[in-house]
Amino acid sequence: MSDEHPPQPKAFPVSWDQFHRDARALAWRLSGQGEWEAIVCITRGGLVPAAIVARELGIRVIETVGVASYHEYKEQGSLVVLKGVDPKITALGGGEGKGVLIIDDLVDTGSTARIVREMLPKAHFATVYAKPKGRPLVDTFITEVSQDTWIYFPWDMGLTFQPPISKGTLG
Ligand SMILES: O=P(O)(O)OC[C@H]1O[C@H](OP(=O)(O)OP(=O)(O)O)[C@H](O)[C@@H]1O
Ligand SMILES: Nc1nc2[nH]cnc2c(=O)[nH]1
Ligand SMILES: [Mg+2]
Repeated sequence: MSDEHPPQPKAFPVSWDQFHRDARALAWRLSGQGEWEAIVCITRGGLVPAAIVARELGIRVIETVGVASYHEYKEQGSLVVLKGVDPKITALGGGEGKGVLIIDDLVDTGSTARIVREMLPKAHFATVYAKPKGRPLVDTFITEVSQDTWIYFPWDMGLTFQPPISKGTLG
């Protein structure tokens, strides 16, 4: 979590099963909305839903775009594009990305989505989860969570011992 994403009071942990179901639901929703020539996934979180959507929709041209918080590399603040989109993909749809599907795991403040949308203004932007601030940036998503919720993805988690309820601090 960064300054832009201060600690959130609510937690929304997502298991692999649930993520697979939600990503597949996203593919179902997208399947009724057109034909896609290529997927551009936003690394790293977009890699997993992109694989699932690509499998379901039979899309075999997959490109990545890498965006990271600048503070991970230097100072706090804005986002930095670590890897842009291949010009062959940018050229699709007359250079504006029509027919391209952009995939990410979630949209939160919308900062990442805004940068990638500028690269491919006519592409369709899809995420599995969306928070209210970022929602206007997304064309299709599956589940909305509140702005004060932090989503925990299965690739960031591991199995840990849970103390019995009777030994816990609550109750
Ligand atoms: O709407 P925003 O406020 O921009 O936040 C959303 C972005 O944040 C997360 O990626 P992160 O930059 O943490 O990198 P990662 O995908 O490599 O985990 C997430 O995967 C989205 O790409
Ligand atoms: N894992 C995770 N990364 C994020 N990046 C921005 N918001 C979130 C979130 O809720 N969960
Ligand atoms: Mg990401």
